[in-house]
Parts: sequence; structure tokens; C-alpha cells
Amino acid sequence: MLNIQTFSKDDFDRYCSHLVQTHPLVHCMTNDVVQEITADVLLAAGASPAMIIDEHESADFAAIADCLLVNVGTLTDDRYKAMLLAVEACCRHSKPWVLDPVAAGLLPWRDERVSELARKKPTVIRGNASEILSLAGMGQGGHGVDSKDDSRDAVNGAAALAKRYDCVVAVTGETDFVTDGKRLLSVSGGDVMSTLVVGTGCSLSALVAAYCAQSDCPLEATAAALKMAKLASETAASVSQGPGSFHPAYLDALYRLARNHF
Ligand SMILES: Nc1ncnc2c1ncn2[C@@H]1O[C@H](COP(=O)(O)OP(=O)(O)OP(=O)(O)O)[C@@H](O)[C@H]1O
Ligand SMILES: Cc1ncsc1CCO
Ligand SMILES: [Mg+2]
Repeated sequence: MLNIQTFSKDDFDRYCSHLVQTHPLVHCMTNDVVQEITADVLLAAGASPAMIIDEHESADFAAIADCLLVNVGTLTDDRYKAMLLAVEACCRHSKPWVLDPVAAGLLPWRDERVSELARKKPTVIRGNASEILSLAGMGQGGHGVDSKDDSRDAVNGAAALAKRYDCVVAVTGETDFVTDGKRLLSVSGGDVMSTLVVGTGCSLSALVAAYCAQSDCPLEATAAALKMAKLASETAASVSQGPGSFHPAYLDALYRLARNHF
């Protein structure tokens, strides 16, 4: 078992300043459900989103963008081909990319493709506890796209996965954990209301990609993205009455955090 280090607010401040000053261009290949929240979260946080998804353009754009998100939430054959081309371009150009293995562990066709993507050297894999446990071969999948497991129970699976694929693995939940198989960081806080708005996890994976752009420490850059989401969720929950008002308050809170770091 690795020692758990808490990721500090000072560390977050440094990474957040870097993000808002560099304004990274984030190439998003994500699912149909979360396009809008993903773009809005990136803009509010100080990054620049672009959803370029066709196989004729994905490799060219991966070479232009600062980082890539691949999210398999609504995967199709065509999208998968375009994702592979983008991932290969990222690897050729040494650009960071993040894999969000939505609903891993439930569907064999999807699982085969998620495993193939994971073997293509993602910088970070970010998922909920059930997704990370399934990828590590230690779980049976979630309740559709939602987690059935506690993130604390997925820490060993996350570390095993990080070692297997030589990448950073982030598992989110009541407490978030990030590991590269050698160090383990925890990020606490946030609010359970995050789980009642679709795409808080998916958009967080895009934010992880943004923080990893031009960073030489993807482990800490990932923790910074998770911390930003936790801080913004806390603020949003304190001023909202339910998921409907939480959603815009979350964007506003991300924006205020970013603005404080200009
Ligand atoms: N019980 C909880 N208490 C507080 N925060 C939580 C809780 N569960 C999840 N979160 C937070 O919600 C956000 C999304 O994480 P989650 O694990 O729900 O991702 P996900 O299942 O992939 O989401 P989605 O598929 O809807 O995009 C993270 O910021 C995480 O820290
Ligand atoms: C609800 C849903 N279904 C496929 S992807 C997605 C977004 C949350 O992961
Ligand atoms: Mg998810």
C-alpha cells in the first residue's frame, strides 16, 4: 500500500496559474451527452475546447492542439477509428492525452476497444471507481455509467493499472485519488450534488487533459484538475438548491477560481 499524500491548495494555485496563462487548446473526442458541459467547463476554467471528431480531421487536429481527451461514452465504429488516429498523432507529437473509460466492465465490444486504447500510452486514465476496478480486472462494472463502488476500494486497482500501462490513473468519488504507481495523492472535498449533474466526471477528464498540457508532472497536474473541480463543487453546492441550480453555479465557481489566478 502506498503512502497517501494530500494535494495542497498551494500546489493547486501554482498549476491553476499555469493553466490560465497558457490557455491550452483541448481536443475533445467525447460522448454525445456531455459536449456542452465539457466545452463550458473548459472555457470557465481558462482553457479552450474544440470538438473535432471525424477521421479525416482528428489526426491533423491532434497535432495542432495542446492535449487530447478520448471519452468512449457513446462509442461507434467510426468514432473509434477517428480516436485511434488522433491518439497515434498525439504519440508522434508527444502531446498528452487522457482516456475516460466510460462504463468499462459492462460491454465486451467496448471493453476490447478500451483495452486497445489503454495500451496506446495514455498520459492519464480518469474514471469512477467501478470503471477503474473493471479495467484493473478487479470489478464487475458499474450501474451503467454510474459507479457502484467506493473510490477508496479502487486505490489498489488504480495503482496496479498505473504500473501496467505506465501512466497516471485518477479514480474519482467522495475522495479522489491519483497515482502513477509510485506516489498516491488524495483530493478531498466537493459535494455529492456533482453526481446528480451529468458530465461532471466526463468534463473533469477534459480538465485533466488541459492541466496536463505543457506540464512535466502529469501526476500533480491531474491532482490540480481534480482539486479545482472539488473546490468549485463545494462553492456551487453552498449556493444552490438542487442539480438545476448547481449546474450554472459550478461553471461560475470554476470561472471565479480561474479568474483569481490571472
Ligand atoms: N460521493 C461524492 N461526494 C462528493 N463528490 C463526489 C462524490 N462522488 C463523485 N464526486 C465528484 O464528482 C465528480 C465526478 O466524479 P464521478 O466519479 O461521479 O465521475 P463519473 O461517474 O465519471 O461522472 P459522469 O460519468 O457523470 O461524467 C468528481 O469531481 C468527484 O470528485
Ligand atoms: C449518460 C451517459 N450515457 C452514455 S455516456 C453518458 C454520460 C455520462 O458518462
Ligand atoms: Mg464517467
